[in-house]
Amino acid sequence: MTQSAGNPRTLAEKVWDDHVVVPGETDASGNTNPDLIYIDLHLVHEVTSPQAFDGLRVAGRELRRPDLTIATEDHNVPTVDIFSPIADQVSALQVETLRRNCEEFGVRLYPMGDAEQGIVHVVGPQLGLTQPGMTVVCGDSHTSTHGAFGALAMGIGTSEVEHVMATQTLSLRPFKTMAITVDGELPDGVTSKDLILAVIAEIGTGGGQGHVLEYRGAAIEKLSMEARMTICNMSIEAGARAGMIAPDEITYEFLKGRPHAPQGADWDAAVEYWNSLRTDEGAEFDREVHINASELTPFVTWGTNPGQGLPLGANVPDPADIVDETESLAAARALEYMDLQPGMPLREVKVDTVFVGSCTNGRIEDLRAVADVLKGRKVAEGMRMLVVPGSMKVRAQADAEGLGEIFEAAGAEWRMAGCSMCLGMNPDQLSPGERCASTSNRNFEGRQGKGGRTHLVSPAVAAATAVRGTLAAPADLD
Ligand SMILES: CC(C)[C@H](C(=O)O)[C@@H](O)C(=O)O
Ligand code: SF4
Repeated sequence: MTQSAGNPRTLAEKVWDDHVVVPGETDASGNTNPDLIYIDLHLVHEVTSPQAFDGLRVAGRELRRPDLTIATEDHNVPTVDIFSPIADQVSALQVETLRRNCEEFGVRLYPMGDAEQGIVHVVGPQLGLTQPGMTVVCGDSHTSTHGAFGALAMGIGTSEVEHVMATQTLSLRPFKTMAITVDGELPDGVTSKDLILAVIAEIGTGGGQGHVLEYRGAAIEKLSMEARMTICNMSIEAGARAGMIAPDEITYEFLKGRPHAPQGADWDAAVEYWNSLRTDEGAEFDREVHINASELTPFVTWGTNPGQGLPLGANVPDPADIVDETESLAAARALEYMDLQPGMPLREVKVDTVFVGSCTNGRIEDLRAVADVLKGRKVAEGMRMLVVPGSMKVRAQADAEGLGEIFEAAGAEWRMAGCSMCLGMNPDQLSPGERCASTSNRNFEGRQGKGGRTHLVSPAVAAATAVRGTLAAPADLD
């Protein structure tokens, strides 16, 4: 990936080049060692940090840059009764351990009950910590979310977490680059969630492997930061190392005035640098994909990986019609787990639970989209609907806008911030056989609770589904 400055470079290459501390040397047999890359921001949560802190302790090391490290509690936290002790022993220990470690190593932590607490990928951007041109890491795959700001943001493993804690650097091999150009305009009622589900269905869950994806084109340039984050968030579900979008006025508008955003002359200098973070004319990507946004419709998944998705207007596919044998077998297995019959219209699939939330779609704009649909309506008889803000700040803003009242009046549960039903690490879980329309990012077997069945959808589709009781878009409601 490393190209000398002067040659046309992609956005990812520019950010990479600006962070090389020691370039990887090529040895006598032609093997190139990884580059040593500087890390600007390290985000931490309770699940993947305990062993890393232990490692530091055992080695007698301190945290190299506590000021560039920030922690929040998200995966194991309950979203009701947050001021009572956590009932689940494993979760309680996990959260308690994070608190002790942050205290010992001097890491800023946003614990449950704090006004800034929330899902790590919602908190970083909200505080203005995530900025264009940065390298951002976290022991969490959905770190790709931060790429929406033109940052190179990657999920890392626990041993790498320890390495970053100790040195503020990472040894990395350059990635390949892929451009996903989205031309045209998203039709009304079609959102960035539908777009990214369509992209993953197109390139497959392994399609992005080894690549940094750069989303560009007219449809991307129009999107809000929330919508861009949804797209970059799910890059990982296409197997990519990261997703990125070049920063522009929309990015600066979002960042300006946030607690950690540069101010005054520093802001002007930052914007000048950020403006250089665009892929140069003539820069080459290893792969290019083109999507026409105007042709998209609301998208839902029918299977057990995020690539098994179709337009809402389609029917459940017949594995017999899938030519690729591995894919056909995977589809048959998925349909069995999901308890779906080939040929059945997706709009007729009956849903028990609707989950709105997660680092994919738990931001203010997502909640506004849900409230737009729920206003003056009720969720279907017997339907359970959870609306979980991505952070306490999002919750406060939603309440200030009257959205919380709309959710509750419709019969939904309006919760505190956390990962919640995105994954079964806290009390918000599906029961075996329960079927959920979820705004999260993974529909793996058991992801939301053992035996639970997940359909990935946009916030608008989630809300319409809650009202109608079957998979639906707002346009399907009276
Ligand atoms: C628990 C964590 C390591 C995991 C991840 O890396 O993504 C989680 O956030 C997820 O979404 O599955
Ligand atoms: S909300 Fe879901 S995807 Fe995001 S960090 Fe939490 S568990 Fe992972």
